[in-house]
Amino acid sequence: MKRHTEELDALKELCSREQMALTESQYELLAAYALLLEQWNKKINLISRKEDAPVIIKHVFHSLLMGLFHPFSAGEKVLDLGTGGGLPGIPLAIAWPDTRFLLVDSTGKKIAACQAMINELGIGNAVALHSRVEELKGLTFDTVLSRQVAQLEQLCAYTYRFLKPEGCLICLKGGNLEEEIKTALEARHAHHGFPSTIEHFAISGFSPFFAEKEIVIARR
Ligand SMILES: C[S@@+](CC[C@H](N)C(=O)[O-])C[C@H]1O[C@@H](n2cnc3c(N)ncnc32)[C@H](O)[C@@H]1O
Repeated sequence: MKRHTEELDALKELCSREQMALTESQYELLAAYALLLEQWNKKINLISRKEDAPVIIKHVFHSLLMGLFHPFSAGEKVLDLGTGGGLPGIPLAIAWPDTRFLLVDSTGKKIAACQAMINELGIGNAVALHSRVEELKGLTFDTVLSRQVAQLEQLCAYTYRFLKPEGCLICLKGGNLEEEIKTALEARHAHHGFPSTIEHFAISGFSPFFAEKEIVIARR
């Protein structure tokens, strides 16, 4: 209980420093999700088991940072590609309750865990779907999100056919991205010209846990 309170306080401090306007009940839901994620992670492998940082910071706050670079809008349709245990989709769905999130993963037991957490937390704007992203048919999205799933070029290849004209792909990534970005831009002729631009932003300033991590935004 003490750990829960301390970690929740740490999250509140980080979020309010970035002027994220979250209510007390949203903070409670984010903390409850972090606890559920830890519990599920004992049964199936959803996140790293290294205890080098609190889950609520390393995974939940990390996911929320996407909203600082891309403020989501009401009715926006968002795909979380390769969501695993619901990252970044579940924290963002809690923070942006008027945006619609589809969480997709090719591993059935991860998606079952995701849907169980969504149900238990009562999140009405997120749905988990067991599918390979290549097999999604007849859907379009304003925004595609991805955290630690694949190389940028591969993500662009997955994404271009269901991204709306003004849409973008937003990724949380680590390491040196120059080569990965160059490769994705060079391959755009194979992906209907997507992306025309790629921006990337270091996020080490938000928390010491995010050294060498970046947010990458690829636009049509
Ligand atoms: C390293 S995990 C990251 C999970 C989560 N995004 C996170 O940050 O914790 C990568 C996930 O992508 C999923 N994945 C990989 N390729 C996929 C594809 N083509 N379609 C759907 N899911 C995929 C895997 O099953 C795995 O759960």
